[in-house]
Amino acid sequence: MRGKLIVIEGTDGSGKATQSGKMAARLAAEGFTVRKVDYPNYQSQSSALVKMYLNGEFGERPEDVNAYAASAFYAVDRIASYKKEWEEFYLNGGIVIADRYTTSNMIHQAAKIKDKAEKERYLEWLGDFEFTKCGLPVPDKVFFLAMPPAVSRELMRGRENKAGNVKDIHEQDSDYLSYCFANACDIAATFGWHRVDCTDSGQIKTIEQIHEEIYQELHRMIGRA
Ligand SMILES: Cc1cn([C@H]2C[C@H](O)[C@@H](COP(=O)(O)OP(=O)(O)O)O2)c(=O)[nH]c1=O
Repeated sequence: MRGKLIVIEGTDGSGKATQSGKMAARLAAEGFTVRKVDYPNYQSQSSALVKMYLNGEFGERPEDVNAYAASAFYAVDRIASYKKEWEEFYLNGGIVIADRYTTSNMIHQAAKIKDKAEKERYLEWLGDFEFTKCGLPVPDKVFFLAMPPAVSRELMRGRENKAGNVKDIHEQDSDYLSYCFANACDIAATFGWHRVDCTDSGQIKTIEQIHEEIYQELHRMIGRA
């Protein structure tokens, strides 16, 4: 019996790593068979092209590599990780909590395409490529951590990113973060993601508040262990 794939998604600096780690630990403590994965999978050689892209080796701006090509880099990394690390676990009923997934291409790569019809074509291509053709599982639930760019810029200031402390080409581009956020809000509504507002009247919510909101919604779906 197939398990469940839960994705914690959001723009850079929205708290995905904290929330996905906390959720996986809580579900494990409750007796669920759970595993956390995160993308890009920097520990694996399969992320080589993603690293080259984020280091600016193909161009210093995100748009220097088009949405289709960059998406393929990330998709290849995901396929390698799925096959090696969690396919069997998931097909045998395990719950997988993913910090980013195909949904990150939907946010960060689709943001490069301004024309609405072209963006729709890209999104259709992406779903067909990653899920239908490459066989990656479709998420059962996507939580979108809606952290306004002004707040995430503050949270990211001085913080190390997952790949080391040098800012990658996405993080260096402040306008790109804003496009990604606006795009993510539209996509979350269109694709039925569960939006979790991380601020309330301009004030950032606590890690516990955000965690509890995700936890309650998740329990409605997976029940009790
Ligand atoms: C997983 C994934 C990430 N991305 C982007 C989002 C991020 O801007 C960038 C690096 O991801 P990540 O390492 O999670 O960001 P951080 O630097 O905050 O630790 O890659 C995609 O465009 N597509 C994808 O499929």
